[in-house]
Amino acid sequence: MYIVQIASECAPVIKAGGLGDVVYGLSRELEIQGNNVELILPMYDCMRYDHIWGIHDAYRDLWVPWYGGRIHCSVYCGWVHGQLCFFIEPHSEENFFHRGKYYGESDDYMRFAFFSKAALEFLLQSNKRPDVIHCHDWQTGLVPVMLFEMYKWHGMANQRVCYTIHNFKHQGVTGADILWATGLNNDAYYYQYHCLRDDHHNCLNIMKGGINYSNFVNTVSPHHAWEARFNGEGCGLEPTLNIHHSKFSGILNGLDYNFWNPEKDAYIPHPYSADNFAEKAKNKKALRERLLLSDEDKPLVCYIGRLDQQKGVHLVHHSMYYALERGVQFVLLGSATEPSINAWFQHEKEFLNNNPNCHLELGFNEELSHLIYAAADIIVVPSNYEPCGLTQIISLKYGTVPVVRGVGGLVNTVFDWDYDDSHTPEERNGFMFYQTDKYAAESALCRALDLWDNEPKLFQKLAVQGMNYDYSWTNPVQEYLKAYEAIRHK
Ligand SMILES: Nc1ncnc2c1ncn2[C@@H]1O[C@H](COP(=O)(O)OP(=O)(O)O[C@H]2O[C@H](CO)[C@@H](O)[C@H](O)[C@H]2O)[C@@H](O)[C@H]1O
Repeated sequence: MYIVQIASECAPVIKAGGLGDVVYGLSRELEIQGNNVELILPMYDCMRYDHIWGIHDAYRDLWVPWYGGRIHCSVYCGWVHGQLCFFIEPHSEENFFHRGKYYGESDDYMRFAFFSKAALEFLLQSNKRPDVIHCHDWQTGLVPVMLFEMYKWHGMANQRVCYTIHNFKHQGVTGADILWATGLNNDAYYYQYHCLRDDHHNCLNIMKGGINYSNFVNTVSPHHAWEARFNGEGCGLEPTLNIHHSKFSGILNGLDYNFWNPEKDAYIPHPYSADNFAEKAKNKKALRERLLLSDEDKPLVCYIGRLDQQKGVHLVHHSMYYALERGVQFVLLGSATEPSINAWFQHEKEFLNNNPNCHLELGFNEELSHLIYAAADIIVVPSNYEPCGLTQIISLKYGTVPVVRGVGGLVNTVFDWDYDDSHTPEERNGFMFYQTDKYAAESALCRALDLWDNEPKLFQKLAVQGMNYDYSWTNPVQEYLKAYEAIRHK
């Protein structure tokens, strides 16, 4: 099958979070299983050019209609760790992708509306006719809208769209400008509920358009698909999901075990596997040296992820102080886009600066994240909501025991050591709590640390059980292929 993914991220060249990991990992596995996969991405100034091989001109003069005129674009092509990618670079005053960051600009809706339009225009003009176009999140939600309202009439009638929602919180709620810019124009038409009109405000909702127009829609775990429809996690899109329930499902994310694998991870000094688990401790020593932490016989707890309300920052903060109170070490790697959260953690960083048991690294650092996954004994993932969650899946692979809140994909991947009676003791792999208060998080972390203190052999057994889980892309890709096949013949 010929599949084109249109996305705003692809790891490791463009990665702000888990979306990048998924776009790359899914594409690779689809190719390995015999499909032809191409990616279309924005050409950001700040992406990791060192991860692109053989970049060259692919399409020199792509003219993209925009408002009444056209914007001239160049399209480059290169390989990101074996995966063929096309990068679109617009040449206009707006400098859409020359902002030094991927997101968080006041004109984000316009930037990604333009990207969606340019991606379709590139497919049209270069005569690419994929069986399936796979789009992700609000940034590319206009692709199916434009495909079925405009491009279908210009020779793209046979293309079908799979739309994956990684985060319902950000939907792209905006005004009519995107219609005038993209040439959809007819605002009276698109302001109808079955098109783009938001269910709660007099606005357009790009994600809602993505759901309405796509042939297949999914979120990234079965439990979150249920939560989105029935438990308030659809962030206002519940009515739309209910109307379209027959084309909506949850497919659990996989992990690219070529990239995330302690046996051959280039970013960790001491490779290890379940069979030589003792080597993991050397990475802990290496991390302690790097971060100037004291090297004593005590557990190391970590948090890796965006510092955001979604991730339960107050519980991350509490876990850190609880760990320090118990005399264990805590390492945090995270970045915040919200200024108040950023200021809060900057303050904590300064306050804890000379503490030999704690290190806060504020910023995005792919290489360091690998070393922390390899070094830590425990990771905390106390999310308020979590469509899938990759940090617990990565941690399991690295023998780092997850302590998680029982929401979204965390419920589908972590099974409590003490209480999960739907799994045998040999199948359990972490600790779980449910409430959002600090005592709940503390009690689960306490159970994990008690096991480390009192039953070190059992703690190691639990960590190794986690390593033996298979959360690779092999199974999820079969589910995507089934979905692609089903829509392809419609
Ligand atoms: N400061 C930092 N430095 C280095 N690496 C960092 C980092 N902060 C985060 N990362 C990395 O980014 C990824 C984050 O994965 P998450 O599952 O937490 O994704 P996120 O919430 O962004 O995305 C959304 O999409 C994904 C993918 O579908 C869903 O799993 C998730 O639930 C949903 O919220 C991991 O690879 C992690 O190691």
